[in-house]
Amino acid sequence: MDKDINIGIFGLGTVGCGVVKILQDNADLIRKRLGFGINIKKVFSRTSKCKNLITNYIYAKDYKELFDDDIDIVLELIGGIDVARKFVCQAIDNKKNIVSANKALFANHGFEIFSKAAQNGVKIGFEASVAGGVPIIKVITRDLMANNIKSIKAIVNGTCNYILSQMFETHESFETILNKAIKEGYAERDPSFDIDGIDSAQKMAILASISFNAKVEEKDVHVEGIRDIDFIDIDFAQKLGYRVKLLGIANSKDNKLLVRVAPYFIEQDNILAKVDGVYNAISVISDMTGQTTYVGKGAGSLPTASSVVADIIDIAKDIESGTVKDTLSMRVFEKMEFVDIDSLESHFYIRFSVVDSVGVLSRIANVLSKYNISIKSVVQIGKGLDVVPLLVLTHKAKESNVKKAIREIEKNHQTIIKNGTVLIRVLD
Ligand SMILES: NC(=O)C1=CN([C@@H]2O[C@H](COP(=O)(O)OP(=O)(O)OC[C@H]3O[C@@H](n4cnc5c(N)ncnc54)[C@H](OP(=O)(O)O)[C@@H]3O)[C@@H](O)[C@H]2O)C=CC1
Ligand SMILES: N[C@@H](CC=O)C(=O)O
Repeated sequence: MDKDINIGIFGLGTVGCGVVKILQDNADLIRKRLGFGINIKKVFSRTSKCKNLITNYIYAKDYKELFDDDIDIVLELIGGIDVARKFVCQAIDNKKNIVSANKALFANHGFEIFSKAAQNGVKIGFEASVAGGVPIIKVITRDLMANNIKSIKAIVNGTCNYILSQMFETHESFETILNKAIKEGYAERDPSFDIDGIDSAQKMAILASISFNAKVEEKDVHVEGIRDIDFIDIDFAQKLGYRVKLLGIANSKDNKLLVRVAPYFIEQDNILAKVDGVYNAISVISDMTGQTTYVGKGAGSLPTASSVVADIIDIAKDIESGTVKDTLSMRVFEKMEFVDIDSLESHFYIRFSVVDSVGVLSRIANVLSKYNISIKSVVQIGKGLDVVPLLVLTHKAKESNVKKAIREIEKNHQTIIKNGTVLIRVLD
C-alpha cells in the first residue's frame, strides 16, 4: 500500500468546507480507487463555516505552518489577489504543489505562478477556477489537445445565469434573486464581480490562454455586465424568440484574438439558451471535433469542491508515481494581437428611455440611419406614461456606428431621451 498524501487548506469558506465534506464523506471510495488516502493535515482560516466538521486535523496559527515538511499539497481557497498571491508564491518556494479555485489570481498573475512552479518542479491545479464543477480546464488542456480551437462561447458565471433565469421564470426583482444567490454561496465576496462581468472576464482570460496558447489577462477582456438588464429586455427577447444570457466569447482569427464578456440575445434553440439557473455551459468549436458543449453546476460548495478534489487526486497520483511535472507550465504562451471590437458587426437590441410624444421614433430613426443603421423591429411600451421604453432591434450594423449614434442621440436629443440607454448584441 502506498503512503497517504497530506494536504493543508488555507480558507474554510464555501469551497474549503465543500472539500472537507467530500474528503470525509467519500474517504473510503477515494482510498479504494487510489490505493491510498488523502489526509487533511492542517487548516488555516480566519473564520470557518465547518470547523466542527473536521476530524484529526491541526488548526494552524499562521498560514506558514501549511509549508511544513509533511504536507504535500496546499489548497488556496481564500480568494482575492494580494494575500493569495503571496501565499501561493511562498508555497511554491517551499516546493509545495498548489490547488486553487482563484480565477482573479490566475487571470492576473497566472503566468508568473506557472513559471515559478516550473522552476520549482511543482504542479498547479486550477480546475475549479473556471465553471465550478465542469472539468473544462482538463477538457481543453488534455482531451482536446489534438485540436486547433477556433472559438469558445460560454456561460461561466453561475450567479448571473441564476439571476437572468429567475427573472425570466419568476419575475422577482434583480436584488431579491441576487440575495438568494449570495445565500446559496454562488456569489463572489463582492457580488459586483459577478454582475458587472468581472468574474466572467477572469474566467474567459484563463480559457482563452489555454485554448489559444496565448497570453491573455483580465485587462485584455472587454467587459459588460447585467446590472442594467430589466424584465422588459427579457420579455422583448422572448417575444422575438431569444433568451438573454451573459456570455463569454473568445475566438482567434487571422492571428488576432477577441475575448469579451457581455449580455447577448441568443436564439431559443441554441444549446446555450437552454442552460438555466446556476448551471454553466461552455461550447468549444475546434477543427477536428467541431462543436462540443460541456454543461454543469458552475458555482456552489460541492460542485466546486469536486473540481478541487479532482486536482488533489491528479497531483497525489503524480507524487505517488514520483513524476510531478506541470505540463502547462512548460507551454509557451505567446503575446498576440487583439481584435478592435469597434470594427465588429452584429444585430443590436437597443432600449431607449424616451418621452412619450409624437415624432420621437422618427428623430431616433434619422440619427440611426445617418450611421447606416436600419431598424428591423421596434416597440414602444407603456404609452401615456411620461417616460417609456422604446425597444429597437437593428439589422446588422457596425459596433462603432451604433455607439456613435447612441452618443449623438443622448447628447443632441435630451428633450426626448431620458436615463441610460441599454445595448445588447444578438449572437450570430
Ligand atoms: N463559491 C463558489 O461557488 C466558488 C468560488 N470560487 C473561488 O473559490 C475561492 C473561495 O471562495 P469561497 O469559498 O466562496 O469564499 P468564502 O469567502 O466563502 O471563503 C473564504 C474563507 O477564507 C477565509 N480568509 C479569507 N482571507 C483570509 C486571510 N487573509 N487569512 C485567513 N483567512 C482568510 C475567509 O474568512 P473571512 O470570512 O473571515 O474573510 C473564509 O473563511 C475564491 O477564489 C472564489 O472565487 C470558485 C468557484 C466557485
Ligand atoms: N461567483 C462565481 C462562483 C464560481 O466561480 C459564479 O457565480 O459563477
